[in-house]
Amino acid sequence: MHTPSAPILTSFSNPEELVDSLARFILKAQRESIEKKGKFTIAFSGGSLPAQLEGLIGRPGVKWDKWQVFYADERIVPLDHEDSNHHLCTSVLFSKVPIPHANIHPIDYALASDPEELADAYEKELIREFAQKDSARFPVFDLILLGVGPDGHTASLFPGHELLSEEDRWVAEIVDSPKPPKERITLTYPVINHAARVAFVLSGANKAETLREVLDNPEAGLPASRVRPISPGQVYWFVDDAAAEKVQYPKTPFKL
Ligand SMILES: O=C(O)[C@H](O)[C@@H](O)[C@H](O)[C@H](O)COP(=O)(O)O
Repeated sequence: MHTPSAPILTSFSNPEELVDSLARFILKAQRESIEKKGKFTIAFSGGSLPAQLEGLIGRPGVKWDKWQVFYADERIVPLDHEDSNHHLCTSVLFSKVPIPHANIHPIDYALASDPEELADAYEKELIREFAQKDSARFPVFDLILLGVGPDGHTASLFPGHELLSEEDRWVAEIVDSPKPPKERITLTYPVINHAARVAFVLSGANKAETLREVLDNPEAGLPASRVRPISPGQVYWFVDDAAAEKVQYPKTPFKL
């Protein structure tokens, strides 16, 4: 019952196909979630991911007023700073679609001088959204969208970092991130691994070795390999052929 399902890997030969398939996948997740609960809870990462979501812009059927958007990780910088994931998502996506401002949940930068307090405040924001009415210990996001760094990190969970063994907190601060900026917050594994769906999006030949290590050698325990949502949660990989070049892990054709 709680055994994680095997990741589903799909590789795309052209970038437009990846972007379009990802948008269709997100739309299907949105439909199923709204049917069940009347809303769609989603978490976004930064890096190259937000630009891959352009297939959502102008797409019929996206019910933006039902989305509740959080960040899988965020850099502790002002919300209009060029390093801010919120700023990035706003410029490439939210400013181009009719999502109500109140449905987007950025960090409270006023708490920046105390990263732990800022992380706790973000956790409270999640508690308010998920309301824990079923007394579940962790929130169940409908979808968490993640990228992977060359070192195998995902969200702000970095190789060898003590946060990899966090078991209680929903959101944690990191003040020594090897990828700048140093101060960030991140969703923890218990939250990521309780999601209904997690989708990694990866492109480019410079990620080929990382993908091989993450999927073909999960025993090595790179942070992205540890993303294994408990059943019935499912992890999906949307990658391009360049990123998939070295992986032996079986590929599945895209289907909804
Ligand atoms: O804010 C961040 O730094 C990210 O959320 C981070 O986890 C990112 O997703 C990876 O570093 C991959 O970044 P790229 O997609 O740019 O390679």
